[in-house]
Amino acid sequence: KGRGVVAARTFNKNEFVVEYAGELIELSTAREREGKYNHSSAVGCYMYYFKYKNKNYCIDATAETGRLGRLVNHSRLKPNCSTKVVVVENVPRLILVANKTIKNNDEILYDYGDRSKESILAHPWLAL
Ligand SMILES: C[S@@+](CC[C@H](N)C(=O)[O-])C[C@H]1O[C@@H](n2cnc3c(N)ncnc32)[C@H](O)[C@@H]1O
Repeated sequence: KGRGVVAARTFNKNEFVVEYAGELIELSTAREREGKYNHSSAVGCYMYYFKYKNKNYCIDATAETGRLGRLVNHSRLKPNCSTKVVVVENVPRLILVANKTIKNNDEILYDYGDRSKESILAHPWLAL
């Protein structure tokens, strides 16, 4: 999995955990960048796609910024966080919220939500 993020304290259900911080871009820009990034399993993917007010957006967190949200790994079967869109000064932002009690030292995990056959073939861990 490479790097990951571990809780340094307990989080209660529904508590804010971390922001998936990065650059907010439109879908067309995201598609262009995806082509350029050529994701290898060594580099990994830091693009998160979501919909807000019927429009598709992407947060591109590829840049090594030191923000922790971009380092949170995926779990489809046992996630302890869910994604939530919050709006700050009219700009949609993505946060991770605890979907159960998270104990100190638990790894923070959320479901990347990618169910496409092609993605799962290329990255079998998306099914786990
Ligand atoms: C958003 S980054 C997460 C941080 C990443 N582990 C790192 O070291 O920078 C997403 C990448 O982490 C890896 N990853 C995330 N969840 C994983 C999992 N459950 N099993 C294996 N690799 C995983 C994949 O390489 C994926 O493209």
